Amino acid sequence: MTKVAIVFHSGYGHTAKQAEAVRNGVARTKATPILIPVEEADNHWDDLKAADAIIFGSPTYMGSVSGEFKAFADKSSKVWFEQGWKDKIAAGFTNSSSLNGDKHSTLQQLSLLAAQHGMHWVSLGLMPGNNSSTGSNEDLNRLGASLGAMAQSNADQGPEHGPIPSDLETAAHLGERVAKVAAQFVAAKKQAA
Ligand SMILES: Cc1cc2nc3c(=O)[nH]c(=O)nc-3n(C[C@H](O)[C@H](O)[C@H](O)COP(=O)(O)O)c2cc1C
Repeated sequence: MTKVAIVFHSGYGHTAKQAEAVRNGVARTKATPILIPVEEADNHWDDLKAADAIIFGSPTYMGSVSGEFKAFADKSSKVWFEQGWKDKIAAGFTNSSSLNGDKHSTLQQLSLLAAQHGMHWVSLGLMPGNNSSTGSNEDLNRLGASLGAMAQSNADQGPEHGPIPSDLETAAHLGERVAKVAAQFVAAKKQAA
């Protein structure tokens, strides 16, 4: 059974909603998802070691991953010393209040974390939405990302209002895509062994 871990931080619940959508996307496949808030990561290092894929998620705070996510990334240096996540599949997602909000910087940081661990980064794999006269906010990938899944949540509203359904479906797409890639990778490794 392919295992996909989703390790994320969320200060106020919006990115947690995006993380749940990623999990729902993984669950559309035969893979087993496990959702890990960074605050609980210390209880889950074995789950992360056992995962075939790890999807990293953080809100964008000050044009960057949140401090809490960075603390988790720094703790993962123990795994890095042993290259314990080498050749796992990786991907990432972020949410912030501005449409742009410098979210790309966060996805770059997540992909660099994966690269430091020797992981294989999976892109979003969706054409940009909402970029033509017939486009709308209901389009998949309405924020036009390619490195990972982006979502936007209004600064003055709680997670019951955002991210909006198209951003959640974009997140689910990422989860499903990663689970499928991980399953292919696991099967190829078995065949080669
Ligand atoms: C400390 C802090 C810094 C923030 N910096 C940004 C930013 O750089 N860009 C942006 O678009 N939103 C920024 N925001 C807004 C959050 O990204 C937004 O409220 C997001 O939905 C929070 O997600 P969460 O509920 O999962 O914590 C910031 C919020 C906080 C608390």
